[in-house]
Amino acid sequence: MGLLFMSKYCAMKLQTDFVKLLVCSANSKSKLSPLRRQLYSQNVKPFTDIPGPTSLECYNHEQLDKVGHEKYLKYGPIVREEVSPGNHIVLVFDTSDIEQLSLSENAFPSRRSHLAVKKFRENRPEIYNSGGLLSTNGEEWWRLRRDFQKGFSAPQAVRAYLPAIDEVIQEFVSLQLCQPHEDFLHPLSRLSLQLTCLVAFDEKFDCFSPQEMKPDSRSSRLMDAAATINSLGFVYDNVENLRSSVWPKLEEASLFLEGIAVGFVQKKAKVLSKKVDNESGCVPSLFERYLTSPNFDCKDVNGMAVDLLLAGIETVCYRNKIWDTWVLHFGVYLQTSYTSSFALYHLAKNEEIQSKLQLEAKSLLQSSTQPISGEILAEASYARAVLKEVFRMSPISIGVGRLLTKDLVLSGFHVPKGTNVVTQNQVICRLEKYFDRPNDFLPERWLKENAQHVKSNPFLVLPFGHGRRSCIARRFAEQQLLTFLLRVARTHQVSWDSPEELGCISVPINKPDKSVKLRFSRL
Ligand code: HEM
Repeated sequence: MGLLFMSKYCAMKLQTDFVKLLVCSANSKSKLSPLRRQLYSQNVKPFTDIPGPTSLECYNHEQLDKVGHEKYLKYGPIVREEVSPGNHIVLVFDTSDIEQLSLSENAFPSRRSHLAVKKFRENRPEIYNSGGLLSTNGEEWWRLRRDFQKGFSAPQAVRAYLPAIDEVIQEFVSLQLCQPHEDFLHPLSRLSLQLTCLVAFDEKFDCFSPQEMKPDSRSSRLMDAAATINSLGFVYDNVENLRSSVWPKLEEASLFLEGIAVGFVQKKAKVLSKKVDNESGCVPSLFERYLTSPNFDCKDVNGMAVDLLLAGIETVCYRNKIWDTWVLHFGVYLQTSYTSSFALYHLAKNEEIQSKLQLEAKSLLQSSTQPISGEILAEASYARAVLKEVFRMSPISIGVGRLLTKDLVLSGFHVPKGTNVVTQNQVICRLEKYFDRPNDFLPERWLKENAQHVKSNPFLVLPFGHGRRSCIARRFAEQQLLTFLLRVARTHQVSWDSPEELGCISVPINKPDKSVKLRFSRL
């Protein structure tokens, strides 16, 4: 999570630097750099003048969208605040600022996150080369990202997994939707784990077998370990005085998860060492590709294996009350299960829209068992619009966090290099300024041929972040979510089985704020 803080000392120094900058600008106008020229000519206001709470206010940390909206109304489109003593952060609500932030990125966009993961790996140089994708910035991050993303992001590579993903989802729909579930997030989380293991490791983790459903099974313990690392890692990163007390539990959970991930890697390496050139003719798994890549060694692959297990697993039912510091995240532990939950909820609450999706599913899939192909997904324009509207109304992350790699002028204020800036997309996606009827679920607004379509600013809905550092698994996640929506809509009607609305809590990513009470009936 990009918790990118700035110290008081830094803020003071920057103010002094800013004054120096203006003085210098005034003295030698002809030699001004573009930024200085801009500061000088546009009368840019100093960093410390950015409005915001003067001291740490008592906020509801679990409602980042609501408190963000309140700050927007109170202070305007840019807010500077002290999130914990000495730590400052800048929130931006204006699309031109978000655009500028995106355009200003250099080759290595940076975030401050996953300090605990980094420390754990640094202590184990025999297993890892570095902190991995999540916690590393700079050239080392790009060395990993450049080659890892080939398997993850190339459209053909992603498409190759569609038959296997579709098969698992089809089985899930036919076996799980007819059973009563107290909270539908639980089976969705197991589905997420199953799909991650399948794609990444070729492992058929039968997450729904009676054996695996037991609390002490491998999959249950794996999910618990990921929950601990996600939640306590967040505390470790942000609440300094709790670091030593949470470390032992963090270390224990990290060792467990590492044992499984590294076990997968070793098993795969063993099989590969005996295998003659793709003799099975099957699509190689991601880890088959990584292990045979000349650009990685085994320790790089170990790191990626752990990262994927962490990112692919849901933090089931974990609600932590220990945040006593207001913190911001950029969101990495984002799982398709939250988005699936929100999507089903919105469909259940909007029957007309659900019927349209069912019609599309029926017209694309002649029978409920017809395999979903790439062509079918490409034609599923209504399902895509539904998904985009889900991301507008119920994104998993409040926005995108970046450590500025150069000075910027945002909303007329100087924001210096090194500042932690977090965009507030979730908040602005609900503003009338940007969308008609912002609180209504209207997929039609995304359909070009529809009368309700209005071209919107491309920096408003950014569920996977932006630029080089955006979600490495975006295509995988979208493919999985579309397949899931079509499969459910082809055979089932979903309804919401609670008098209450489903909202979100930020822990630190946005998850459903209550049990996901869904009921399914066969069409
Ligand atoms: C609905 C599903 C998902 C959403 C909305 C989502 C969203 C995001 C966002 C917003 C970021 C930060 C981007 C930025 O800073 O610009 C991110 C990063 C990341 N995501 Fe996802 N994600 C999803 C699913 C997944 C899955 C299933 C995996 C892995 C199996 C994954 C792995 C990662 C990784 C490893 C990063 C860090 C990339 C880097 O720093 O280079 N994500 N994701």
